[in-house]
Amino acid sequence: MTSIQGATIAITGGTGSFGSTMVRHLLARDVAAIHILSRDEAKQDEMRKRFSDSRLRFFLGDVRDRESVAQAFVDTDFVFHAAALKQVPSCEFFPEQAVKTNVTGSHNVIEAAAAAGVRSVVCLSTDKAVYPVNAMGMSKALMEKTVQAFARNHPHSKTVVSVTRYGNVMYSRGSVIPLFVRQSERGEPLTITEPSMTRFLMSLQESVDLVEHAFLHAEPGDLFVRKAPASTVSVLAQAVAELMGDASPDIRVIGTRHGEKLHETLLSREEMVKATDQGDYFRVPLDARSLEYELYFEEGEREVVAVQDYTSENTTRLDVAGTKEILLQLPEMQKLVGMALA
Ligand SMILES: O=c1ccn([C@@H]2O[C@H](COP(=O)(O)OP(=O)(O)O[C@H]3O[C@H](CO)[C@@H](O)[C@H](O)[C@H]3O)[C@@H](O)[C@H]2O)c(=O)[nH]1
Repeated sequence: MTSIQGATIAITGGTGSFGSTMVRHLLARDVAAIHILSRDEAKQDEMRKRFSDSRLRFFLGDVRDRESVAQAFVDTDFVFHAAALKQVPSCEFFPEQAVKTNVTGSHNVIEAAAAAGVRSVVCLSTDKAVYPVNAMGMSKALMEKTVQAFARNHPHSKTVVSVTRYGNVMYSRGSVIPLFVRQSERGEPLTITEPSMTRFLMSLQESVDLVEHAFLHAEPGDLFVRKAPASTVSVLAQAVAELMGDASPDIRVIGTRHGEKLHETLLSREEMVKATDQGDYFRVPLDARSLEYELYFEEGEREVVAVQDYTSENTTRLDVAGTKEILLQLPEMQKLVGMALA
């Protein structure tokens, strides 16, 4: 087990919502220093003022630029790699940009961390990387492969690199929950893509807990997933509307967007076969088989047929009451509901 106390941690993409939540969490745990690597000086300045803590150090740079990554990793014990292009539509239009940031950038992060003697690197991935249908998911799938290849090719490295995968973070910037809230506040119809579409629901704090769990327990090339409930978008819309004081909202069905799946998968059944259950988490160890292909065909993997993918369709499904309950755990929702009651 690894300890975070007294450690120096670098966070790539550290000014985002994951970064801010992680920074708050780490500062409360007596870390020695936090290095924030990001591209946007204005966001860094805003964050510097907001936290006003001398343990925070800011590094301007880009994961595409290996030298800037190396600078941020000097004297660093751990790295949380959150920098990414993560919007599905923009990656659809500019897939080569997704490759540069999510694939080459991740490779730079891993190589720079290994060169700097970092002890552990956790790379953040997404459910959209499983059976990917869009460029964002495909580039994240390649990031995962980059992690696994590093672990396989460098069995004696001091640097443990692992992956966490999670689904939709509730209330994240640009996502559907704040959209439903805004529509409800303006008295507009709630726009639903496809009523039966399901998504995993996870809070930002839970994503931080998952990353911490990974870095405390990871062996090289491990993949960690947090178990999460899911709801359909129509249940989600109804739950948000009810919390906003509207029991029968107007709904407009707008149809599925480009690159969207009906259901998301957190673990494929091949991964489920190898997964160990760690309570709130699944851990999938690296497939350390060498490239002796005949072994695959002779041994086979018979259990695979009996096991199912872990999806937003077959996980714990929340109804409206259950969805309201988890929404009410979000500080943003608590504030809104408090205002609605006042
Ligand atoms: O007006 C809208 C917009 C979206 N949706 C639906 O709401 C769900 C969630 O949509 P959204 O919040 O936009 O999230 P996703 O498109 O699922 O992708 C998010 O979740 C991913 C993790 O799975 C992140 O990697 C992405 O950055 C993030 O945009 C989906 O089923 C959408 O079809 C609607 O019903 N109405």
